[in-house]
Amino acid sequence: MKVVHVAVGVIERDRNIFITRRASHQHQGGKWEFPGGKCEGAETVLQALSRELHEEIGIECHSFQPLVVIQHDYGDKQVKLDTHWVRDFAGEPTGLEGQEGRWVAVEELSSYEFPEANEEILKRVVSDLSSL
Ligand SMILES: Nc1nc2c([nH]c(=O)n2[C@@H]2O[C@H](COP(=O)(O)OP(=O)(O)OP(=O)(O)O)[C@@H](O)[C@H]2O)c(=O)[nH]1
Ligand SMILES: [Mg+2]
Repeated sequence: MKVVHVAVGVIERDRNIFITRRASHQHQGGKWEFPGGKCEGAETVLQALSRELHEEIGIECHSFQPLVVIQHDYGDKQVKLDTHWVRDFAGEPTGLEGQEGRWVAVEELSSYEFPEANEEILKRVVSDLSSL
């Protein structure tokens, strides 16, 4: 099966993370996620991430820091989540495609349901932020 390369942004401000909810008709629908999407054509991961965050939540990113790369097999779909911290951006994140979005304190993230592949990302987010 082809691996879908996905650019994912963990948007952080003062130990709060901006998350959005996947529409019910989408893969892993109804679950919360970090904004992002598939890399298209010859795009680099960071080009895809800038584009997706602009399209989905209306922010302009100035820089990124690598967080973690996760490869996961959902059975019906294989994904590679290339995850970056997004801390340096302009604009206020808002769900522009009708999706619900909210800022969540890092301590509260575990009470939200995310896709299975996110488990490892969530661990890294919590541990990186607790060492700050
Ligand atoms: N953006 C995002 N995608 C994730 C996360 N976790 C995770 O497993 N994925 C998976 O990564 C894939 C790509 O997401 P996407 O937002 O580009 O794609 P999509 O399924 O909405 O497709 P579409 O753009 O064709 O409607 C989906 O299969 C999604 O389930 C996450 O935290 N953020
Ligand atoms: Mg998306």
